Amino acid sequence: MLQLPDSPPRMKTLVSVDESYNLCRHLIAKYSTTFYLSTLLLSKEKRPAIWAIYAWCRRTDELVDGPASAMTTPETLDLWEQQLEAIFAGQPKDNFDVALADTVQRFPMDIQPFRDMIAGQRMDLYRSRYETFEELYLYCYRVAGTVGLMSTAVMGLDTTRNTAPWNREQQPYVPIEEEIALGIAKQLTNILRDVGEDARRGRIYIPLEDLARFNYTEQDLFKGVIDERWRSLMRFQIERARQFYTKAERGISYLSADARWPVWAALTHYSGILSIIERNDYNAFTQRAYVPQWQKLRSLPLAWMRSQVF
Ligand SMILES: CC(C)=CCC/C(C)=C/CC/C(C)=C/CC/C(C)=C/[C@@H]1[C@@H](COP(=O)(O)OP(=O)(O)O)[C@]1(C)CC/C=C(\C)CC/C=C(\C)CCC=C(C)C
Ligand SMILES: Nc1ncnc2c1ncn2[C@@H]1O[C@H](COP(=O)(O)OP(=O)(O)OP(=O)(O)O)[C@@H](O)[C@H]1O
Ligand SMILES: [Mn+2]
Repeated sequence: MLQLPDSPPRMKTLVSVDESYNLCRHLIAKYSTTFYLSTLLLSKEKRPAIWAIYAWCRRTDELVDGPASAMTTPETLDLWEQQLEAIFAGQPKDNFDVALADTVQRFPMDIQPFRDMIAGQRMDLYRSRYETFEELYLYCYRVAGTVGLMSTAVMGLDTTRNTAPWNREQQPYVPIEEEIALGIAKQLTNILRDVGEDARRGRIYIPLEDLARFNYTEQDLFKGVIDERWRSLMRFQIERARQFYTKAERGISYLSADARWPVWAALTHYSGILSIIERNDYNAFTQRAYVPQWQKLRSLPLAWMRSQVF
């Protein structure tokens, strides 16, 4: 089980920075083959920093989703936020935080996306329905769009691509919307993939306005009814997720050259999940859509080509 915050905080000896990065590496390798594979394509300097960010995000999510989540209260998240402030102040409180404290020194970044992610996890404590896409979008921004902002601080931008040679005074284009779009796309994909699992926990992330639009009820969803109403609803959701992937694609060429391949690889893997859902005839209730490892590996050269061309 993941190491979560101690209470009350006490003085203790922490592991070295290298050991801490190693803990983060093991965590990402265990929890997400997709992300881990993508990070292996990054340069040696940037890779461990992404592991540190991943570890913090995963542990934040685990507070509300993990095995000990029944014990999580709003106060737990308040403490977690204080622990976050300490990381940014260079005073990590636990063995995983040591790496992130080092990362935020090496790659200066804004604390706000981290705070926003905690706010997103707070929503999971008290909400299990979203009326409109606008409401869902806010949740997706907080738990996933923020990851784009955090990661780009590490991956860096291509300043030569960003400014015209005849106008060096011009501010470089920062693809903030595209960074966020990739997180949104990935989160919308997660929601569609996990629809059955979430329903079993009494949760519905698909906006209720969309259910109504296709005449599909909450009861249908809890029963796992697959019919033309459900298929149309899913086609609509998949199309929306794809629009966010398309938006994200347009931003990748603004990233520093060595970060484009990993991001293309990650994007290709996640968007592949949508095609698997289609291939499963939209049965997201009893079949888990996943991209097999061989298919992920096979798509790497294509991702590389895209990173050179676009
Ligand atoms: C210009 C441009 C396109 C730049 C690229 C920006 C970029 C790298 C964006 C990455 C966006 C991204 C992949 C976001 C991840 C979103 C995610 C997985 C959110 C999950 C939330 C909760 O969902 P849920 O509870 O439904 O999920 P589980 O069933 O529990 O899995 C999260 C779990 C929140 C925590 C997020 C993470 C653990 C992922 C963190 C990932 C990284 C730091 C790696 C990003 C790096 C690369 C190389 C893609
Ligand atoms: N070969 C397989 N056979 C059965 N189930 C699998 C297989 N590969 C993956 N899975 C299931 O699909 C889930 C997602 O695995 P996958 O490697 O596609 O994505 P991930 O990157 O680990 O997860 P995420 O997309 O949530 O970050 C795994 O947790 C596992 O339960
Ligand atoms: Mn989760």
